[in-house]
Amino acid sequence: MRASLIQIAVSEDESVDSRRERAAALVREQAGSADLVVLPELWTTGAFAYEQFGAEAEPLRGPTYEAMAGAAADAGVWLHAGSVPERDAEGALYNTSLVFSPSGELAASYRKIHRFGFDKGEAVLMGAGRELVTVRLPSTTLGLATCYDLRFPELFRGLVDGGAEVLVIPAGWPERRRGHWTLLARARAVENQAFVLACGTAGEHAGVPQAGHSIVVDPWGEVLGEAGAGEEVLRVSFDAGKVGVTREQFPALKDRVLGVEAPRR
Ligand SMILES: NC(=O)CCC(=O)C(=O)O
Repeated sequence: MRASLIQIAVSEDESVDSRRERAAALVREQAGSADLVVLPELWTTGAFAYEQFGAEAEPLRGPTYEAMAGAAADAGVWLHAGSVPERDAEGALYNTSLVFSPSGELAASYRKIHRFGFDKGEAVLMGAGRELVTVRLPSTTLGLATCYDLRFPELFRGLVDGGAEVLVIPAGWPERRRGHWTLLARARAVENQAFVLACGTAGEHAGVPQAGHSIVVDPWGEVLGEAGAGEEVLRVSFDAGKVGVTREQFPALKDRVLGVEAPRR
C-alpha cells in the first residue's frame, strides 16, 4: 500500500475556493504513486475557525464532495478527503469525513463522534456522530476517526472489532499539543496492532498555529514517516499484511478481558 498524506496549509490569506482547487490538484498529482491519499480535518475552513463553520457549511454532496470525487477518479486512488463542515437537511452541522473509491464513488462518510472545545467551538456548534465507520479496500480495512477522537481509545477498539487494520485520522491539531499527537498516534497503533495514518494541517488559522507533523505508524509502534511543520506531501509505503503477522506473533488482542466489575466505592 502506497499512501500519500497531504498536509495542506490552512490560512485566512487563501480563499476556500482556491484551497479546494489546490487540494484537488495535489490529489491528482498522486496518480501512479499512491493507492490511498489522505487529506486533513476541516481543511476548507480550518478546524479552529469556528465562525467559518456555518458560513462555509455544505450539504454532503456539496462543492468539496464534487471536487474530491472528480480528483479521486482522475487520479485512480482511494481518497480519504478529510472532513468538511456538513449541513444536513434539518440545518444541523457535523464534522463529516468523506472517503471515495478510485472510480469517484462515495465509499463512506463518517461524522466525528468526539467534538472538541468543551463548552465552546465545535463542541457546541456541531452535532455528534453516533456510528463507527470502517471501509473495506481490496487489500485491507480502514477504520475512520477524526482529530480529538484520537484521545478516546475505546472508539478505536470498536473499529478493530469491526475489522479495521489501518486507522485513518484526519486532524487539525495545534502546535501547542504536538507532543500528545505523536504519543497518541503511536499508542493507538501499538494497543490496536494496526497502522495509523494521521494527517494534520500546516499553517495558522484563527490565531492557532498548526502542528503539521503528519505521521504514519506501523502495528509495532515504529514511525514509518513523519512530516515537518510546513505544507508537505508525506509518502509512505507499507505492507498491510503486517497487521495479521503482528497480531499472530504477539496475540495481545486475544487476551482482552471484557466485562470486569467496576471498583466498589
Ligand atoms: N480539532 C480537534 O479535534 C482538536 C483536538 C485537539 O486540539 C486536542 O485534542 O488537543
